[in-house]
Parts: sequence; structure tokens; C-alpha cells
Amino acid sequence: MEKQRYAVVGAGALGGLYGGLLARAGFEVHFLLNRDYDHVVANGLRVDTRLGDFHLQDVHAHASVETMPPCDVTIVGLKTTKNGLLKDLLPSPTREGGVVLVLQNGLHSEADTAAVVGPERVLGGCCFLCSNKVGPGHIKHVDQGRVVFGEYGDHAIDVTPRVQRIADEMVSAGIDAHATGNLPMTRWKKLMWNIPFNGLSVALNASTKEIVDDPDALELAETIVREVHAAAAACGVNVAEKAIAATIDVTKEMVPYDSSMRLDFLAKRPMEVEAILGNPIRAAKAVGFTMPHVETLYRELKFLDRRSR
Ligand SMILES: NC(=O)C1=CN([C@@H]2O[C@H](COP(=O)(O)OP(=O)(O)OC[C@H]3O[C@@H](n4cnc5c(N)ncnc54)[C@H](OP(=O)(O)O)[C@@H]3O)[C@@H](O)[C@H]2O)C=CC1
Ligand SMILES: CC(C)(CO)C(=O)C(=O)O
Repeated sequence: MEKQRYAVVGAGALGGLYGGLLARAGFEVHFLLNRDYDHVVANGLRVDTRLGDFHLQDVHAHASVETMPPCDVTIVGLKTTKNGLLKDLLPSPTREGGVVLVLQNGLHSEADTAAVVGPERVLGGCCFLCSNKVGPGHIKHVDQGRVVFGEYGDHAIDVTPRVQRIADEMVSAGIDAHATGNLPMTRWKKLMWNIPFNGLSVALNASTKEIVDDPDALELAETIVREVHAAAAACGVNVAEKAIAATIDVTKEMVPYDSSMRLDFLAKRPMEVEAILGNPIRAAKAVGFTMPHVETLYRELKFLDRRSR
């Protein structure tokens, strides 16, 4: 089967890594670049990864979507705080059809993409990945790397051929990619990590290791994990009970890491508070379930987000 052509809109820590791995494997990948365009054109893209460091000199780099060809798969790797740009960025690479794979954190992060290209062309996924952009055109992948994605929607469905095809292509490029027929389950499971650990890492000014090593911070994290687990159930997503302990255990085993939200906070960038906390709070409220601990954290983060900028 012919290889699909990819676009990466938001070629940072996540988009640069997965797009870079696909390009290294011989896929045609078009990267939309922002501040790094000149650097990448002159010096290429450097990726330091546990999968084997590599450097791509000749990258299909674009300073504007106008020069991007139509692509079969457009990966969205922007921060959700930049989703207002999607109405201008997506029409060009998706103009002849194709799907858009939204790999952003949060709940219903796909909604902004769906508003541009239509929900039937949207796939969503979660990345269990620790990666940072450490310099212009320079990505450092420090831990994990699994990506799980499927059709966007509120219900479980069978894995579709288009999802499986992308997963197979990613696997052939060395990516730990998995197709799912249950995106809501994948997203809520990831939120069981993101809500407590992204949120508390900012509110407590602590790394994930500091949180799990302190009895009070750990108890707070566990309480929030349980609350998110219960909210998922209220929304009809029954995550297995054992996922609660697993969420804590995986964090104890992780390399000491600053969550993406803490990195944004320290760099005075907008934090993904609405996608990661606001949307789940609203989804739970819509079915009559409230998350008091998560709401407290949400208000604190909104305050800190405003004050930091
Ligand atoms: N990094 C990780 O390990 C993980 C990230 N995620 C999620 O993935 C998403 C992306 O995060 P991450 O990759 O870390 O973020 P980054 O900030 O590293 O990447 C975002 C990229 O978007 C680019 N961008 C911003 N504005 C524009 C624009 N106008 N045109 C084109 N490109 C633009 C930025 O370019 P520039 O820097 O030049 O402005 C940057 O390279 C988030 O939702 C995050 O929560 C999920 C799991 C793990
Ligand atoms: C859980 C983690 C660290 C990567 O899987 C993440 O999603 C984040 O930092 O936001």
C-alpha cells in the first residue's frame, strides 16, 4: 500500500518527535514551523530520543500553510491554547480530504478541529510521552512515547481501517502507536494523570517526583485521581478501578519530570487549563456530577495563569 503523506501543524516537542520519526522512516512529512522556520531550513531538525538520536537535514519545512500540499493525515500538535489558529491553519493541508489527528492533551480537544473540517474527518489521541523542545529545531524525548488514538466521538466503536492504517504506518516508523475503538476511555484515563499531576505541579510548584515523595501531596493527588475516575463513570466511561493505583504507580516510576503545564507556567506561557480541567469539569457537570477538588485546583490555576502573564 502506498505510504500516506503527513502534515504536522504544531511541530514542537510532540509534533516534531512523531513527525520526525515518520520522516526518518521515509514518509513525506510537511512541517508547519513558526519561530524555527529559518533555523530548520538552514540546519534541519534534530531529535534526541531513546529510540536513537537522529538529524534530518532536508525537511519539508513551511513558514506558511499556503505552501503546504494537500495531505492524507494532518497531525495537530499545537498547544490547545492556540486552537484559535486552526481555522486558518487547517484548510490548506486538508483541502483535498484526508483526516486530522488531534494529539493534544485534554477532553474534547478535537472540538475546535471538528469545527473546521467536520467531525467525520477527525481522529483524536493521547500521548504518554515526555518530550521537550529544547532549542530551535531541537527536540529532546526523555521518557515514554506511547500514542493511542481512534475515531473522535462520544462512544466506543470498532477500530476503523483508516485509524489502523495510520497506526501501522507509525509502528513501521518506530513509534509505539496503538489504535483504539474507545477514545473517550483513552482520554479519561489520561485525564486521571493530567488533572492531578499537571495541576498540582503548578499549584504546589513541584515536580512529579516531589509530589509522589511527599505524603500530603500524594494523598491530594490520589484524591483527585479518584474524583476524575468517578467523573468518568458519571459520563458513562467506566475506567477499571485498578487504573487508580496504576496512575500513581506509573508516576513513581517516571523520571523526575516537570509536567507540560508546569513548563508552560515557568516559561510564562498560557497553560492548558481549559482543555485539561475546564472541559472535564463541564462534561461532568452536564451529567450532574461535580468534582470539588478539581474545581478548586481549576480556580487556582486560572488565577495563576492570569497572574503569570
Ligand atoms: N510534550 C509532551 O511530552 C506532551 C505534550 N502533549 C500535548 O501535546 C500538545 C503540544 O504540546 P508540545 O508539543 O509539548 O508543545 P510545544 O510548545 O513544544 O509545541 C507546539 C508547537 O506549536 C507551534 N506553534 C505555535 N504557534 C504556531 C503558529 N502560529 N504556526 C505554526 N506553529 C505554531 C510552536 O512553534 P514555536 O515554538 O516556534 O512558537 C511549537 O513548536 C499539547 O496539547 C500538550 O499538552 C501531550 C503529551 C505529552
Ligand atoms: C503524562 C505526561 C507527562 C506525558 O505522558 C503529560 O501528558 C504531560 O506532561 O502533560
